[in-house]
Amino acid sequence: MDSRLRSVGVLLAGGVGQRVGLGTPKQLIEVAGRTIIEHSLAVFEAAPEIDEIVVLMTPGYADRVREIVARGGYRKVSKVVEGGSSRTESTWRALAALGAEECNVLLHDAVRPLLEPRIITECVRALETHEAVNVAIPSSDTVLVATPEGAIGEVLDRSRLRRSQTPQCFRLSVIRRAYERAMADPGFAGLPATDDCGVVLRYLPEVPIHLVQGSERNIKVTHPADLHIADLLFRLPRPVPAGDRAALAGQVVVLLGDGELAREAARHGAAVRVLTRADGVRVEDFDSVAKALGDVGGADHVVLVAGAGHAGDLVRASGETVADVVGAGHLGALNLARAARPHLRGSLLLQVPPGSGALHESGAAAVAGLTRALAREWAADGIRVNCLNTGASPLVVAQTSLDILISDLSGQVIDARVDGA
Ligand SMILES: Nc1ccn([C@@H]2O[C@H](COP(=O)(O)OP(=O)(O)OP(=O)(O)O)[C@@H](O)[C@H]2O)c(=O)n1
Ligand SMILES: C[C@](O)(CO)[C@H](O)COP(=O)(O)O
Repeated sequence: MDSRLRSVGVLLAGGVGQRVGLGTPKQLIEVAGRTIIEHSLAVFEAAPEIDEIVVLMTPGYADRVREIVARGGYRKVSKVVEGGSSRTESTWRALAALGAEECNVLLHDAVRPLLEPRIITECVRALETHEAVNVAIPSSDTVLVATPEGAIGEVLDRSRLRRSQTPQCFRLSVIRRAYERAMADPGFAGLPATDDCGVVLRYLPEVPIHLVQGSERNIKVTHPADLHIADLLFRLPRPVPAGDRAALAGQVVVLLGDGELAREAARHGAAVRVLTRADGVRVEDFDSVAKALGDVGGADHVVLVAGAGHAGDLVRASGETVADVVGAGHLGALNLARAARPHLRGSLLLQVPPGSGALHESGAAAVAGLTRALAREWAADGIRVNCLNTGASPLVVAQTSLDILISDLSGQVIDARVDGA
């Protein structure tokens, strides 16, 4: 029998987003192609340590969340409950919705959409030996206490200061006991806690709260500028994990273009099919690509292999050069994506050739945008899409490509030169 305690992720999304000021709860604003709450939902849904998710949503918006849950197939969500008039009131309602059985509760601000899976793993592990766990990072600013007159009263010892994040995690019986005491305290409403650890610290001071290392990425979208910062953080390339390339053994890998990647994939046991101009396959011609992929049948991975690339002045480039560069790059990527989709089981990788100048840059930006949009559109079917800016040695590009194919990355624009992967 599994003696492990059940772990419930509680997404606190009951706020109105007054400081963002858009007249709609900020958790419903789209950032990097998804609502903020859906990013948070997806992290908890994908975390193997999480058994169940409960969402506390702003009154009047619960059905919007139910739609997001149904459309995205978030199977771990058991309840969408209306939140209260303050964060602590929403937590209190979540605790009421959780039933009698002991479990781990991970209370997370839904507006921290960049939570890393590593933090959930470490929190649940810490709950094996601690009844209360918080996530925090050191402060890089000096923090001071102001006087009521607006002068500096005290400069705090920065080496001891931490910035509190979420999830804040507890044994259900512990956080419930703390909240029962808080709700019975007539003074609580006049001096509310700004987080759940504050409630435990005040009402159960004997319970030590263990700290897990948070992350600078795990920002709380609070002010309008945070929407832009979150969007940029989502776009930062994630490192390509070095996986076990033996996982490619027996997988069908279709390459639009020959080279080192074909040899490396075959060396790791993939069933490689190379389609080239010599076979009459021209990426700028949709019909030729669709026919060739149809003849192959199903594919685990399809890769647009980058050609030589272009560097130079747009104005001086001939019409033929422009057509070649756009045809092999942007149009080729569009054609390949359209043609590959019905046959694809695993992932699409779009390599971008090295180069510089307006012609090259505009094509590379178009393929990057295509990658992000396709990754979102195809995610529901479990198909991943990534882009690799080449420019490193052919062997490094080939090996990085294989690592991307076997990873769980999607929507990533990876720069082989910067990542050194
Ligand atoms: N009554 C509330 C208030 C806040 N929250 C949630 O607690 C998290 C952190 O709160 P905050 O950033 O303050 O969100 P808002 O209250 O929406 O923001 P504001 O104070 O600007 O209105 C958010 O995910 C928010 O939805 C909640 O569940 N219930
Ligand atoms: C819980 C919290 O995110 C920890 O930093 C923070 O206290 C929430 O504050 P807010 O004013 O409700 O955003």
